[in-house]
Amino acid sequence: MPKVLVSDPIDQVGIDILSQVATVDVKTTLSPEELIQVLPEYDAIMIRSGTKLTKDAIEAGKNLKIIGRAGVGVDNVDVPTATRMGIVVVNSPEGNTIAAAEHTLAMMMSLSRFIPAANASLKGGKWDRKSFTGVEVYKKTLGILGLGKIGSHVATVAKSLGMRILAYDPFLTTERAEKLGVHLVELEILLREADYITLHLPKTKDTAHLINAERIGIMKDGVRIINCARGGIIDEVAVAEAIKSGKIAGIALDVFENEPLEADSGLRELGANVILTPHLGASTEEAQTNVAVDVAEQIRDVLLGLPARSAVNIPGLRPDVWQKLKPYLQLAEMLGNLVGQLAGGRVDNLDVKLQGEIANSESQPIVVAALKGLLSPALRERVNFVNASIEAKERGIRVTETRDPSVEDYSGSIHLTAHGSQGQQSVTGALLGKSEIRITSINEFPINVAPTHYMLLTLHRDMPGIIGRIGTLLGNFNVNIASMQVGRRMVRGEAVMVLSIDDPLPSGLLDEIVHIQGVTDAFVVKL
Ligand SMILES: NC(=O)c1ccc[n+]([C@@H]2O[C@H](COP(=O)([O-])OP(=O)(O)OC[C@H]3O[C@@H](n4cnc5c(N)ncnc54)[C@H](O)[C@@H]3O)[C@@H](O)[C@H]2O)c1
Ligand SMILES: O=C(O)CC[C@@H](O)C(=O)O
Repeated sequence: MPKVLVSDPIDQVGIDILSQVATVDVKTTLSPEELIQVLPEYDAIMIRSGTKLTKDAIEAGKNLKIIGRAGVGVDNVDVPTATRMGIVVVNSPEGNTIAAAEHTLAMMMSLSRFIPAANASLKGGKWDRKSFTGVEVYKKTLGILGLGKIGSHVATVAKSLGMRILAYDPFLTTERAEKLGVHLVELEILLREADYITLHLPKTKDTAHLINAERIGIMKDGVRIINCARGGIIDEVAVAEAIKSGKIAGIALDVFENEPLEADSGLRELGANVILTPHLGASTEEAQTNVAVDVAEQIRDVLLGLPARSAVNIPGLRPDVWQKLKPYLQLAEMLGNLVGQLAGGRVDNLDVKLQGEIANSESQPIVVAALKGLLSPALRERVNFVNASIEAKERGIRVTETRDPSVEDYSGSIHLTAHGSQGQQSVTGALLGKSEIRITSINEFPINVAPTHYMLLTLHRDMPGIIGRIGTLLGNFNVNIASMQVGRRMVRGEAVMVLSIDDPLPSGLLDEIVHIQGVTDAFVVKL
């Protein structure tokens, strides 16, 4: 029998499912060192947010076939290491949507009526009614940052409470928002107009400290803020200051930059208008049953040799098809991610062109992989090989597919064009040998670059001095350049430069690069 380790508290129903096909050990108090010691024994591990599956832990799991995250976020799993080792990582993208939305609404009401503090006061022996005069949410404006699954449910319920709803989500179409009865607006408008602001977006490089001192400054005096998404989207120091100054009337946090929240965190010292819960968004009986069933069934299936339905890193294809298509799926996903980041906002159309030898292959998995990559800057681990097409459809992204077997530059290549709110961007990629991925054009400028973690791309005029100026700027900010390539169609015409850089770009530097004379645009891409 295969062996499964359950290292966080999981609903019994999940353990019962696993026990149909495996010996299940429930060990929920392992230290990181103990985890590394026991992992080689196991074929699968099932976790919640408590267990950290680092590179070292995953590499220790020599027999692991699958990692199951009973929940959505896989921030606690080193997914690239798992992928490299051929370990499937699965999650439950929707099992706790309602739970997290209802926790958000409970937080909004508790903030408005001081319920936690009034309860503590009464239990402490007082009968104090004066200190707890609240406010109504009726006819107030709720600003939702991130109108995905949870944000949409919050919007639907809040509308029925008589609230006016504004949302900011640069990846969503106006039609989708209108269907929900929500006004899609720019971030600044939402910050200026909202009485309540609630966050429902993933933590990414763009959303880290999205709520900072500067943006709090734009908000209404007396705004109330709720974060049941991810710690670190809010700058905790800045909100604590704004609570003390009275700029923010209340804040409710379920998630924190460091979890568990430090015992001496300043947040714990704040008054009745600050409500803190220990990451309870998903903690309902129903959600825990949903995610346990969802993930345990997938672990069972994979242990039985069947595909997983909600894999974050590997699609549910027959093993022989997967082996054949794997390098092209990785190529398509990387290109989707790249073109999505270049598009930099809402994408309305994605053209997928299969060229050369893959023009005759089964195209559907390649298109899905491209969509997964395209949506991953916005949806992160919520998008997988199973839901990518549905997510794209719900977001109003139209996909067109063409094939051209006559293209012979490489044995097989994929060309993607994204048309969106900020214009059109295109990328091409191919395989070198059997599996080495190369980016072979950007906006039709020919290049030949291996994708790396951090890249800086510029569109500029091909004239002396520009590349030097960019290099000097990067040097001044201690950003190390690993490689550089320039692509152009004619001498002294338009050109593209791709720099692989070892470090993320310090904030503000991209702006300086865009302002160099002759540079028309610049992008930082994280792959
Ligand atoms: N507290 C909890 O226990 C708990 C439980 C479940 C989910 N979550 C978290 O809640 C958040 C939302 O989950 P979901 O299921 O609704 O996800 P989702 O993927 O359905 O929606 C996220 C939305 O955020 C939008 N988005 C991405 N980047 C953005 C940006 N820079 N600005 C504005 N919008 C942006 C996306 O377009 C998407 O519509 C996630 O961070 C998730 O990890 C927390
Ligand atoms: O309770 C948990 O496991 C965390 C839930 C939530 O943050 C998730 O990402 O699904």
